[in-house]
Amino acid sequence: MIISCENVTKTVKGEPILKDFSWQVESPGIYAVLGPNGAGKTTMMQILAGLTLVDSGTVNVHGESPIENEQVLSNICFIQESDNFKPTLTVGEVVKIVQPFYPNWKQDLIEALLERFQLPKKRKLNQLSKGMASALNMSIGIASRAPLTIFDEPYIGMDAGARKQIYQVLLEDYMEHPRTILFSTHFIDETENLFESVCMLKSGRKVFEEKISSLHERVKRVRGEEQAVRAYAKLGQLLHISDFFEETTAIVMFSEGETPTPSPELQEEPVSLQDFYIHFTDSLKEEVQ
Ligand SMILES: Nc1ncnc2c1ncn2[C@@H]1O[C@H](COP(=O)(O)OP(=O)(O)OP(=O)(O)O)[C@@H](O)[C@H]1O
Repeated sequence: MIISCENVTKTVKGEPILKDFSWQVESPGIYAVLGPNGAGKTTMMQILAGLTLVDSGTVNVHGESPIENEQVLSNICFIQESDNFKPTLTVGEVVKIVQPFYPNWKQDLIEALLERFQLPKKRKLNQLSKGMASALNMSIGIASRAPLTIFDEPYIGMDAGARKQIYQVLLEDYMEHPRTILFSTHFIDETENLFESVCMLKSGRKVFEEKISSLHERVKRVRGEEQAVRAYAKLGQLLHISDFFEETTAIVMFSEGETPTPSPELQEEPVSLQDFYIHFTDSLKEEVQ
């Protein structure tokens, strides 16, 4: 088991941050960690990286607790947007400092990424733009080739072109060297193609987890005449319905293996992860407190 969280609770200053959170990751893959602001994503990933303790429940990474466990921690790379190093260090110095921590570190790759993202080794961190600092952090995360790599919204300040490039590099490197990557993001649309699975949190609870392929099988968007759309929606869980002139569109979720084929008068359209995320979390508004 790569990650095993069982009934984890975490309270900070009297506020419950994680509530009975359980999540098992058995196989390598790129996992989206999604949830509204304050859902507990960062806290959960910090716990996995051994940076913070839980109040109750168990957390194992590669079979052991990550807390003060050098063996486990050498297999984890945690990349956050925050400033991790003294601002007067140079890019080259930072690279030298981090590399001994990661047994699978790939020096050729970091050299190529520094060049690709125009990060001169002699440049000090306090002379990098926000986007350049993020590109450096992400490059370190990719070059670490850590068996568990965690990216917590790592692209702050990167422009759309640079983000696209870094996603591409991440995916290419992952395809050649599969490992477990957790990627927390609010840019769901542009990252959807990276993900094999998704874990969603809301108000400190895990509210959904699924492989993307099976999500596409059991969540359908149909468009057509209102009665036909509503009849189809009755067969599953209606996540969203809207009218536009004479047409009605609905997003409906079915149980695994029970997705009915829409009748011929209905048009079926793909549902993006972002659309699903928005309407699913919305549908939980009253349920999850
Ligand atoms: N050190 C702290 N002191 C007090 N409250 C905290 C602390 N760290 C986190 N929290 C609270 O815990 C909750 C979860 O925060 P967390 O950063 O884990 O959420 P998140 O899902 O990563 O959010 P975002 O998408 O905005 O980054 C929030 O309500 C936050 O205010």
